[in-house]
Amino acid sequence: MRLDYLSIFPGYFDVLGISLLGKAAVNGLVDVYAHDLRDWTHDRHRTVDDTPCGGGAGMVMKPDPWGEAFDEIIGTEPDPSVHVVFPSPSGEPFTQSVAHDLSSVERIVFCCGRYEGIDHRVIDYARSMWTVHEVSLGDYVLNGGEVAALAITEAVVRLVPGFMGNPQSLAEESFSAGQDGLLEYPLFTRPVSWRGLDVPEVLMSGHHGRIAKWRRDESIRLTRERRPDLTDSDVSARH
Ligand SMILES: OB(O)c1ccc2cc[nH]c2c1
Repeated sequence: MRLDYLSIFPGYFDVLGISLLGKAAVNGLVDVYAHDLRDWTHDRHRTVDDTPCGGGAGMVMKPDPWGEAFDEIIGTEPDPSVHVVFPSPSGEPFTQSVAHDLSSVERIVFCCGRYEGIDHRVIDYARSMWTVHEVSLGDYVLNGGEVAALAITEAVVRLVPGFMGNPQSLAEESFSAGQDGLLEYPLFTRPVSWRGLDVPEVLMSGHHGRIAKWRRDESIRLTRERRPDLTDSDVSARH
């Protein structure tokens, strides 16, 4: 998997050389390339923004640098196998399902906006050429797309076959298919008693059936309490 990042702050992506993502890069599972969008400007100030057409506060990212960067980094021919991700507060929700879908693609290009955002024609052009995902991490606004791109990267790369030492752990996580999309049950380890707080007895019983039921019940309870939006009537009935 090749990952490209287009940003006016490419240094954000130095962190991808650390920990598991660094290991994946070393193992050849992922190749990471960060690009400074200003390298595709031609004026002395390396300008990437301008005032919004129609007025309004702030500045908008000009389309020209993006188009020239696309030409050089991706190419000038349409290729739906290239996935271009625009993190955006107005994007579709980024979910574990989207992460799973992206974990099987060969190439992802992250376009990290700043200021008030990117001229919309850049997104429209990208849609005419590649497979585009405008995605939001949640109902809050960051100062740019870089942190979102890092979060999406981690969510996606950890699902790439061969990345995780023990792929079984993925099956039991929140939102995983193995959990029916429910939240993960509470986790415990030794010591059995800690500051007057004990591990639930059932988990020390060695009775696998009872343990499995306790974990399922806890997942259902937590999901109903914290994320009723994840439990539809059918799921509730089944649970
Ligand atoms: O919250 B976000 O994911 C996000 C993404 C891109 C831009 C560009 C300017 N502000 C942004 C915020």
